[in-house]
Amino acid sequence: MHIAITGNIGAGKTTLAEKLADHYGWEVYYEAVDGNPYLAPFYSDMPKWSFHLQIFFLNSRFEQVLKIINQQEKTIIQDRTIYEDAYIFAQNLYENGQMNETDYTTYRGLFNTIMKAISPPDLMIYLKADIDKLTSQIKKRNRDFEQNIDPNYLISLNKLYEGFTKQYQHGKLIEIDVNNLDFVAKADDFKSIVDKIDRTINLGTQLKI
Ligand SMILES: Nc1ncnc2c1ncn2[C@@H]1O[C@H](COP(=O)(O)OP(=O)(O)OP(=O)(O)O)[C@@H](O)[C@H]1O
Repeated sequence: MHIAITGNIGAGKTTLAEKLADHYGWEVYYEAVDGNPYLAPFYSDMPKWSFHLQIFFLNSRFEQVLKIINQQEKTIIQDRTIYEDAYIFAQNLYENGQMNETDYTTYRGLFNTIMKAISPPDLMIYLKADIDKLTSQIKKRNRDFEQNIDPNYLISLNKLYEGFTKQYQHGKLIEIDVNNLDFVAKADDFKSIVDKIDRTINLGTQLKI
């Protein structure tokens, strides 16, 4: 089975993916951050590196989905989806003039071809968070290249996330408002998420206790 966590930068996807993997005995597929040669340069100069970074992420996410398709016996939880690369990040760069028309058209052509070869996740878990929450979590994890993220970048991404999740029709989607949740420190908050997932995919019998 393919589960995916979706949400803006700093929403808490990686942490939740790890907690859910531990709880259910799932395997996590992480985003390509360490060893990504374009991410730090991208944050310093988006117009220059946007196309390179999008191609890098698209390839890495495509590779993950192919692996997931070929390992049907396992349940894999993926930290961010290929849809977000195209419909949120690349689209935002194009709309804000940080990716030119030619590069965007090439990128979307490749994305559309990839779409023909893959299937959507069985369940998508959307972590919805306000800008204050995102900013405080980005500060807390203290990655050098993320410290100067413009709040307007997060605002534009959040708007696209709202539109994308409202229109999403490829499969099941759970929305979790994480603004007032602390699923790390509060067991009840984590349990409320697990209960939602169990109800949605009816996994009760597969729980690792
Ligand atoms: N397609 C993309 N275009 C631009 N930046 C991207 C893209 N995909 C991922 N990123 C960036 O790569 C980094 C990934 O970091 P990480 O895997 O920790 O996830 P995150 O988005 O910060 O989420 P979380 O805190 O919810 O785990 C972030 O700075 C993220 O915005």
